[in-house]
Amino acid sequence: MTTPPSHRLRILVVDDDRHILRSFRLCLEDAGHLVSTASDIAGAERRLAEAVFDLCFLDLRLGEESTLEWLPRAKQLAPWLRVVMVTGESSVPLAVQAIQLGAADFLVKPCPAEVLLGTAARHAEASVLRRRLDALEAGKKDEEDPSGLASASPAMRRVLELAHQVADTDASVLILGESGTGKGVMAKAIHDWSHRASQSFVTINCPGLSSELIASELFGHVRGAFTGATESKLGRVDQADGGTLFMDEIGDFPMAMQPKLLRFIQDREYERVGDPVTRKADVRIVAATNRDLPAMVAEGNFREDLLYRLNVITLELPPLREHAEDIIDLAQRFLQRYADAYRRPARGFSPAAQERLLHYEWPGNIRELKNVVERAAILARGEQVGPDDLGLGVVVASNGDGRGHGLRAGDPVTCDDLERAHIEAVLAQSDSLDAAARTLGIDSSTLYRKRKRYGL
Ligand SMILES: Nc1ncnc2c1ncn2[C@@H]1O[C@H](COP(=O)(O)OP(=O)(O)OP(=O)(O)O)[C@@H](O)[C@H]1O
Repeated sequence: MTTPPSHRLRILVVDDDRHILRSFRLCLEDAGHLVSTASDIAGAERRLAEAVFDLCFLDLRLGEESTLEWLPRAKQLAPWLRVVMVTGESSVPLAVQAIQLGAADFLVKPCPAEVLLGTAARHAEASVLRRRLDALEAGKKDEEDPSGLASASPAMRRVLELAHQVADTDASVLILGESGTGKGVMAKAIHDWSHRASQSFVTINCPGLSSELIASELFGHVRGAFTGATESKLGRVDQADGGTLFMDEIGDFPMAMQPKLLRFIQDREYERVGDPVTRKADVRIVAATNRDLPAMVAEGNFREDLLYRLNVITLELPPLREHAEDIIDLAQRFLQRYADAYRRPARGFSPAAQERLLHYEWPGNIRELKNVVERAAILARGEQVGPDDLGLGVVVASNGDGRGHGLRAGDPVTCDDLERAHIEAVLAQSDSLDAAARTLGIDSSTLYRKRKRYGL
């Protein structure tokens, strides 16, 4: 039985019988799984401290000792671990009790290879689903197919070619570009083009996270590490083990945590918050920012050594106005998607609408184009989107740069339109995102979300 890479598990086998340990190991490793073994509880705890396991085959009896009492402790050390109790014929009622205590399954000895592998395969399926869910919760949003990155612009094509070249290495990649230029989409494409494609792609959004929070988000924490840590939790590096970690807005990564990140990138070593055990994770780092990192280094707000670790390869995404060749194609793709999703009749853009799309500056880049087209798909009454459906006509030079939407309280527009225009105007007048957030009376992570939502 062969195992697809995405269904490869890290398995811990705990048994006091050397022959069983050996036969389980051979059989599971043959199928492509990574196997560690332990012959007693102390050994099992050491293994659990060293690495993240997906599955544990646990003998119900180790010598005279029953492992039932240890089960809650194992779940506490690794709440994500699926434990399969392995038992002799006579102990089936105990195995049932084990299920009540949190075991995921049980096997009765002797375990023929097909039964063992079948059990592993079933739990691999569940574990892959779990990882996908975690990755989704970790902020993976409406994902783009990387083939959608195809471009008619020479500038964009050069970036794509370099991205293809580096994708299959483990080199760290730093993606630069204005907000909304597709840095997240590019990061996912690099993952999809790499040998890590069958493993997880995990995102961590750095803005608005304090040093304490980012340590726990990134590296995980153990129960009781701080007030409110009622359960041990895996960090993003654990979730991304074998795959890619995308660090969005790396320019906002807190200075106090930068030495720990540097160490992780250099040695792939880290500790969970509240736990002295040093762990390792095999993670490829892709980072992105719209900030000027060398300037931040010069101002003492970003470590130079970290910058050099991150920018082994730098990809610079051009703003949309510099690859205007792609505007109509992108708009057409978005229109098709949203018209289908909302069951609307629009199928294309009138010549006047195309003109307007081509002559707009797109300060919010592809994200703004996507939002504008989504709105147009909903508003257009016929098969063709007209210039007025784009909502770009309301743009007047309210703040001197032609970007403000010039809306006033009381205008016949939605609250969202007004909020978007207000945030855009405040951002244009503020020196930093933090200053803009203070003026708006919201915290920077809320501002970050709103900017994304409105394509600013
Ligand atoms: N080539 C593309 N094809 C289709 N959609 C795209 C493309 N590039 C970006 N998008 C869409 O535009 C939006 C913004 O993309 P993304 O989040 O990757 O930009 P970003 O540069 O990371 O922005 P920010 O700096 O604000 O995080 C997303 O909804 C994404 O799906």
